[in-house]
Amino acid sequence: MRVGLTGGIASGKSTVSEIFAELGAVIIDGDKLAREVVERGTPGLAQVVEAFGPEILTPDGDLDRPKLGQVVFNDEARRKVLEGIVHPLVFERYAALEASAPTDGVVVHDIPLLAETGRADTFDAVVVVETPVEVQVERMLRDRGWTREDAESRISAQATAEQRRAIATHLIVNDGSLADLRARVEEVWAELTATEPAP
Ligand SMILES: CC(C)(COP(=O)(O)OP(=O)(O)OC[C@H]1O[C@@H](n2cnc3c(N)ncnc32)[C@H](O)[C@@H]1O)[C@@H](O)C(=O)NCCC(=O)NCCS
Ligand SMILES: Nc1ncnc2c1ncn2[C@@H]1O[C@H](COP(=O)(O)OP(=O)(O)OP(=O)(O)O)[C@@H](O)[C@H]1O
Repeated sequence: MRVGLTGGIASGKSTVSEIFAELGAVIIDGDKLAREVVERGTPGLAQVVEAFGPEILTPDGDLDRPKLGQVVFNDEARRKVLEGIVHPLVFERYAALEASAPTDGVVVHDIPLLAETGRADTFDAVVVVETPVEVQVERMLRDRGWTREDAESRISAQATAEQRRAIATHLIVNDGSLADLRARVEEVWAELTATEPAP
């Protein structure tokens, strides 16, 4: 079974993924793939440098992610250019990983931009994690050291809660404690893995 997992930035996707993994799912992490395809020495990084200039590199030759983030989350046209480079490379990696994933059991694809990229209907189920925007912002200020402006510009580059709900087969509202979240993830897991009733 292929499950798409999505939600806004800092909504709790990685936490939900970890719980699904404990319950027995195989996880494919979209953000991790998006980082791997632009690591130092990759053709992906060469394309990003061609589009954004060598000033987008650190002195060590790595992608300067905070700097590129400042550019693309304040300029939609440039964000589209970056996505045009990174997303096809990520989809290639997904396909390769999926080809080697087990054919039985549950594979959870953690895809931050699933609602934005329009691929939701390729999954057997879509789990959406939803958290109040103010909680997302507070987490970004706390965990990433960003300004409120940085946090809000990242959120405004993303789908709205309504757009995500429209693709959800299972909704996880993450507005309580971690124990509440775990209980809800376990409920969703039970629904995902329930055996079909006999015809
Ligand atoms: C601009 C970059 C270098 C900034 O890196 P940074 O380390 O600050 O962020 P990171 O990659 O860890 O992403 C954190 C979160 O930001 C959000 N985000 C990232 N890219 C995008 C985007 N293009 N549109 C909207 N939100 C995004 C997602 O919620 C993601 O989980 C990076 O986000 C990037 O390469 N983005 C383009 C690739 C992409 O779309 N990735 C999303 C998953 S496929
Ligand atoms: N219900 C909760 N109660 C308290 N803290 C929570 C809860 N859910 C998530 N968190 C915390 O919020 C932070 C963000 O969660 P997590 O990393 O799972 O989100 P994410 O959607 O994967 O984030 P990102 O988009 O940055 O990858 C983490 O520190 C996590 O421990």
